[in-house]
Order: sequence, then structure tokens, then C-alpha cells
Amino acid sequence: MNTMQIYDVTAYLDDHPGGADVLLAVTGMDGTDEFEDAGHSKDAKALMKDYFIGELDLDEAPDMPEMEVFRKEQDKDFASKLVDYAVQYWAIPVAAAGISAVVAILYARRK
Ligand code: HEM
Repeated sequence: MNTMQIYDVTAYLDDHPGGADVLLAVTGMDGTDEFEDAGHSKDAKALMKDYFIGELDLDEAPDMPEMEVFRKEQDKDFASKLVDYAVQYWAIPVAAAGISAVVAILYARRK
């Protein structure tokens, strides 16, 4: 039977000597090559059973859809939103100062 072993390493992320990033990079994917490339010790392979959650029958299972990263960190237009807010905060005091100046000039001229 053509199978694939599934591991849930969520609880191991902080403890993995190779770091959480490499584990997250293969989330939802076949990480066999990456695991083998890291040259894991016998101890590491023995530890895997703690995180084993099941086996996938590749002959029966539908094709695994690739997981998609649909949002990376902040919104793309985060910077422009920040600029918009900055403009708002500037616009009101600047307008108030402008109006005061006009009123002051008119008041001064009246005398
Ligand atoms: C349940 C799954 C895993 C377990 C229990 C595990 C465990 C370990 C352990 C114990 C080490 C320390 C070195 C050793 O004893 O070999 C290690 C290192 C490492 N692991 Fe994993 N690992 C797992 C999955 C993965 C995966 C999927 C990747 C890659 C995508 C990976 C990449 C690495 C890397 C790059 C190192 C560092 C090697 C070094 O600096 O020498 N590991 N891992």
C-alpha cells in the first residue's frame, strides 16, 4: 500500500532543535525530502512517534491541494493606510491654524 505518515508537530514547534520555521514551511505538504536532508539522528526519528497522528492511503486519497499562504503579515496597503491616517491628523490642526490666521488678519484690519 502506498502510504504517507502524518505528524502534528504543533506542540513541538518551540522545542524543535531545527527551529519552528522549517516545520511551518512544510505544513500540509510532503516534508520527507526536507526531513531526510536535515540528516536526523536515530533519536530524532524515535521522537517522531510522539507526534504521529495517522497514515494517509495515497491510492485512496484525493490529490492533496497545496496550501496557500493568502496573507503575509500586514495588508499590502498597510503603509498607505498609515499615510492616510497621518494626513487626517495633520489636516485638522492645519485647517484650524489657517482659519485662525484668517480671522486674526480680518480682526487686525478692522482696527
Ligand atoms: C516529528 C518530526 C520531527 C522531529 C521529531 C524532529 C526532531 C529533530 C531533532 C531531535 C533534531 C536535533 C538533531 C537530531 O537529533 O537529529 C532536529 C534537527 C533538525 N530538524 Fe527536525 N524534526 C522533525 C521534523 C523536521 C522537518 C519536517 C524538518 C524540515 C522541514 C526538520 C528539519 C530539521 C533541521 C534543519 C534540523 C537542524 C539540523 C542541524 O542543525 O544539524 N525537522 N530535528
